[in-house]
Amino acid sequence: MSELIIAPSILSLDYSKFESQCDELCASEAKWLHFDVMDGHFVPNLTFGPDILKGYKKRCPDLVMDVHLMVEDPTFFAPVFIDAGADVITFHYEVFNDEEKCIELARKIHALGAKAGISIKPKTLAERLKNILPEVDLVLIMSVEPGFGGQAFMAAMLDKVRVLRQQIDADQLACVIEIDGGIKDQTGKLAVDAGVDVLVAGSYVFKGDIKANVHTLKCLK
Ligand SMILES: O=C(CO)[C@@H](O)[C@H](O)COP(=O)(O)O
Ligand SMILES: [Co+2]
Repeated sequence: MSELIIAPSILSLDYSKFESQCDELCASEAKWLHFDVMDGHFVPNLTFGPDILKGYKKRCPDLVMDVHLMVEDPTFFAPVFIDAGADVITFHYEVFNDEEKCIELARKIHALGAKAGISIKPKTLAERLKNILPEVDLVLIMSVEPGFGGQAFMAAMLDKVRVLRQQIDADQLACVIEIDGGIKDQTGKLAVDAGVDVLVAGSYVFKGDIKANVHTLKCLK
């Protein structure tokens, strides 16, 4: 049984307490740091650029930098964030709506030395990813509409996790399943039972005792 990975989303970090919250994050059982990049076009919100990622890379050197690109032009931004220290670059299927173009970008990300992930929004069917899965290291199921932290978990997304788990196991693919949006203790348990490998959690982790909250999620498997 593989280890459950917890990826706290620093979208919900309290930036008036940056130092202490980073210290708590580094002292927790989190192995990944989830870095949400929003361009104000693909989603109606703006977040962090590559210089902020460089700062996190220095501040939290032991964490895997898991970059979630919610941008209209991931082909342009993927190399920018890889240069800044991204270990995993996940882009959205909906930007292209075309499997060949998704595969082309995944290969470009690999050629630049990073891992590649593909994400789908709640209205996109998991079946669209069938031929992309063998080309990526990670599939990210959005369990809220992308753009903001603190939204309610959409339980219907668990069916997508089950479909993908089945294909990944049957075809013995080296692709992990990550879920993002509304993850806390109860919803995290549902996701783990459905077959998720990586839990992203923003508001649940950062609104309270970071170390204890990460530990609670980590114990769900
Ligand atoms: O990508 C996104 C939002 O678009 C996420 O990574 C959020 O940051 C998750 O926040 P919570 O739902 O866990 O508060
Ligand atoms: Co995210």
